[in-house]
Amino acid sequence: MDRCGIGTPCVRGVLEGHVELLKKHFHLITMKEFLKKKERLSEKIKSVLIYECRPVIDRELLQSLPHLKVIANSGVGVDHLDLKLISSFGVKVTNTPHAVSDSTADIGMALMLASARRLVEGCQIAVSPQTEHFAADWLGDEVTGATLGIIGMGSIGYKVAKRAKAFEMKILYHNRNQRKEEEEQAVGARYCEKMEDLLQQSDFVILVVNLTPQTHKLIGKRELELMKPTATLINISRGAVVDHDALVEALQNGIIKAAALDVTNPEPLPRDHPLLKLKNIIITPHIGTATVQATRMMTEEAVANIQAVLNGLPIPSEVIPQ
Ligand SMILES: O=CC(=O)O
Repeated sequence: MDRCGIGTPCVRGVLEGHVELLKKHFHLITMKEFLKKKERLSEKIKSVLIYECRPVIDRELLQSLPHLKVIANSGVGVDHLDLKLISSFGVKVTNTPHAVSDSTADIGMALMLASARRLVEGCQIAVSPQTEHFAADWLGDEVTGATLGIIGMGSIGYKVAKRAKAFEMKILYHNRNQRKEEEEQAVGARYCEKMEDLLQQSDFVILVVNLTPQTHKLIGKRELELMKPTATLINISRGAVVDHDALVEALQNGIIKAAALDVTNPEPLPRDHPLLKLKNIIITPHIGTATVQATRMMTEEAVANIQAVLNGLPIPSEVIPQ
């Protein structure tokens, strides 16, 4: 077993049991320790493991770690990392796509169902002092038979599609580059070459794309206006994929019916943000991967990635800069 220095820039996201797991494989140095004894520890660190608290990996940090070989991101999205800069230091980046797909797809379904069946309002009514209420005043919608449009049929998108199939939904999907014929057939999904077609036909639109310069504000005023006034937008990707000003306007003016977001830009939203004042929205605090199982698997997947890099073996999940 390779013993190496591992800096965890932020130990806040590391769960108790995971520290033990990491210590089995590595000599573990937390960011706090690193910052205290930078001079002495710099030479030792070969890998950095990032938990989800979005630390800054900048030129200064990279320059201070001359033996760094790998930055292992615990999670799939790497939009917080400057891949080109890191790669210019000869350092590899890895992520954990397998660990996160089920839990993130579950959150997508949970948000869709909660929004369709007005679950949050229902909970508030159930615990309110007013005990008399009429279901007829807050009818929801069934997802059975409704059309779900998936933007981004990667591994999480496909897991969403499998779940939607079990809910007897019609499934459309759009990918910018790659049609996924095998997945299409497995879940009975229809490919929309143009995202516009998907937006016009879907009752629920779910965003499952990576955040890149191409997907920044992918959903803005024009796209929201293409959606049905009865449709719901669900975002489990990154907040910046949606233009928040346009979304506020669309929700206020009935351009779309509702939104359900696990991600916002920024996170958390300032407490006076107009999205927080709307009734036709559900927001959760980026909990797509927040399960006991997913976090454990993320640590295991990250450990496997680090060991592969340090031992010169094929890397299970390397992120290549585009
Ligand atoms: O947001 C979660 C992830 O990137 O895995």
